[in-house]
Amino acid sequence: MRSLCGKLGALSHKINPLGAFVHQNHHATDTPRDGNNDDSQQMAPQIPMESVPTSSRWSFHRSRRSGGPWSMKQFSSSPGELDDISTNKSEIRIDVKGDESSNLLGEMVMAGNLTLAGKGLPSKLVPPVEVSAKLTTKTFIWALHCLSLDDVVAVTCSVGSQHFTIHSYALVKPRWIPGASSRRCRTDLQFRTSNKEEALRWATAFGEHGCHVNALPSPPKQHQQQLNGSPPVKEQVVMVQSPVKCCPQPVMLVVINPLSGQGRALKVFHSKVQPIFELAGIKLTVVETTHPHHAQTLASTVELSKCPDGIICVGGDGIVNEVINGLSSRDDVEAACTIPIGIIPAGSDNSLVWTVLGIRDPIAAALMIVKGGMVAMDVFGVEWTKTGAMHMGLTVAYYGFMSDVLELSAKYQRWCGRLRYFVAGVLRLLCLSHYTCEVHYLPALSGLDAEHVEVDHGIHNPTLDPGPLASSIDSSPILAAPTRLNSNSDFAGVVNASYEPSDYVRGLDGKTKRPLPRIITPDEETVTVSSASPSPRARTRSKSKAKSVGSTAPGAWREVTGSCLGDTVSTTAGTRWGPLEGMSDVNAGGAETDIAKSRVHFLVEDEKWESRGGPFLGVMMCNHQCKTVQCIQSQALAPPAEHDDGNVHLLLVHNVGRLQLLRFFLLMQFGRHISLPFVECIKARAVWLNPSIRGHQACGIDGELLTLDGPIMMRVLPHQCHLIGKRTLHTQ
Ligand SMILES: Nc1ncnc2c1ncn2[C@@H]1O[C@H](COP(=O)(O)OP(=O)(O)OP(=O)(O)O)[C@@H](O)[C@H]1O
Repeated sequence: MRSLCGKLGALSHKINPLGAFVHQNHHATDTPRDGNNDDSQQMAPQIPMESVPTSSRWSFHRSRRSGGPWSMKQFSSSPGELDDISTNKSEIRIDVKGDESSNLLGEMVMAGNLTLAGKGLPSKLVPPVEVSAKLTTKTFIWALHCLSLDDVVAVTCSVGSQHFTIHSYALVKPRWIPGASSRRCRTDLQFRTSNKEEALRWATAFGEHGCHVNALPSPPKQHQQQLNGSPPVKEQVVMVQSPVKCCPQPVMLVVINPLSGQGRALKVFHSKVQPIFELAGIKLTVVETTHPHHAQTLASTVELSKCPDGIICVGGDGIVNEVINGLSSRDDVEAACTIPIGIIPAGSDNSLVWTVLGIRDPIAAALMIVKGGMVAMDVFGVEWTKTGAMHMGLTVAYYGFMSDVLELSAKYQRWCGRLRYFVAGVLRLLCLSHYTCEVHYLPALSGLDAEHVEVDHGIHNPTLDPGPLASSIDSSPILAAPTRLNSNSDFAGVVNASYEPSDYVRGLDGKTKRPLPRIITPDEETVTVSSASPSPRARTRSKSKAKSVGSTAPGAWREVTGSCLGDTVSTTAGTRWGPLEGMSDVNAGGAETDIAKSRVHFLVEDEKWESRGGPFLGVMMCNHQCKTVQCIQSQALAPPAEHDDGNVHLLLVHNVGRLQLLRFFLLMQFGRHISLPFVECIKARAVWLNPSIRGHQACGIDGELLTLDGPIMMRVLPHQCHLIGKRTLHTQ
């Protein structure tokens, strides 16, 4: 039995020991190493399926010496997963942990006897032996092994054959490398059934529980003839109607940035990812980008019917950003936003998929895409208020030290490769400068306010129900840019009349002026096939439509004069960092004339814009926690941020010296930097940033460097995008 336990531990499949102990057919499942043929040594404990606990933490005991009956004992109620299998001299103990609501095994689907055949067998089980097997809604249990259905990509069976093969990618811990982390390896297990109908029944049962079924025609003639000893003849392709019910093949577009991750994206895709997609029967159109913004152009012009089930981005955060921007710039943006985005992390940094889905391994990401599921994700828009230009992002927008480093790193791309960010960071740190800008933000609604908005407008909280519902921010009073507060000449180049955010930023439908729905339910019939070129939608709408005035209903725009200024902008007097220089003068009426002249439209609601004045070292607007793949797990730029709450987290790093900045980066590794006295982390609905005209004129969005020309307005957009996959713990 010790050898059995040893084998279980070594295989490190997601073994559920319950699987080993719920045999209803008591077949000998292994040959004991010590040659002891005593039944009690060979057979698993005979505990009926119904009596197996599905909650809490249990241990299974029996005396090693006497080989007496097995007993179950609950010894802890701490939640968790299946943990360890341990033995000692006198007893065998297997710990099973599960929270109160978990159902470890799932419901029984099918059971029977199978004979292991073919490759992938543990050497001890050759020659083939008959084992009892069970399929539940969550696992496939055979002999002493348990395979999670989440790890099974597909099942292959041949019509008219007694065999079927399970293709899985379970986590395996390298046996001989202590401390090595588990990785996913492909295992193909072939089973023989007692007759061909049963083989089809097994395959169908797998197919009905999320595994793709590859139903092949009857065994290839070549193979049969080889078995018979006759010379092989040219293989004939025989098309047969599959008797196994299969889901329709998903159709997806794959966009690969061949330069991502120092050129490893192509290799990653072809060697690790493509075989999984092929096993899962996904129809792929693969495009390699040839130049920057190729992915954006592709996403803005592709016929949606060519990728109704998703666009898979192979690369870093940059390629995902391009695809989102491409989709958002289409004329049929509503249909385009329903196309889910899959991500295969193969770039130098994949913060988005790591933070939101907990995945950094390309194989795990491919499995997640194959298995499906969706995570709704906020998209933010950054609008250049002077020109109306718009750029979307999913991760972070930043100004200051980080954008300066990004800009400088381009110079070292050729010489330093992946180290260029580090080199540029060190150089910038040595000649540290500060960045002067105004920052205004609209604080997030407090819980009560948010509830009030939801009740008023009948809109659900997306974090509670990420279905096709609108979020609180859609229904919240529509945002207006703050007026120019500072008459300081640094900011004199700002054009007041362009302060209005576009309809798109405000979450309005361009025609009806009503809030857009946040999530659009996919509806294949409404998908329009388009070959249109990128449309300047967001850029043009802002100017032409923003002047619509009149309604006093909540969320409507109303023209106001400068006299309202005091009501709409609150100062930061009394806060840690104090108000902007000159703000008190402005509020006293210094800039009122300008504002009245500029005829700025903004909302008279209870919108309380708050302000912070520079100089700063950095201003970062994070859409999610922004974890970095290369760093330790606790590292996150904005630890309290959520990816789907309709808010961003504004991180302000005030002007301090080099040592303090180093301290900031050091503490960031442990997620403790936001407690530093020179750091502010604010949950906001919108952020307006106006750089000094003599200051740094660049900002970064998801790793892409963009030139600033006047103020920018950032806010979460009314529609979310959908990432393919389900959230997991950070274990891969
Ligand atoms: N074929 C190409 N040639 C040059 N640049 C490209 C190409 N395809 C995409 N790009 C650009 O490369 C940028 C970075 O891509 P991505 O984020 O996928 O990779 P990465 O390895 O994480 O990148 P980096 O480390 O350079 O930020 C994208 O913003 C895109 O504009």
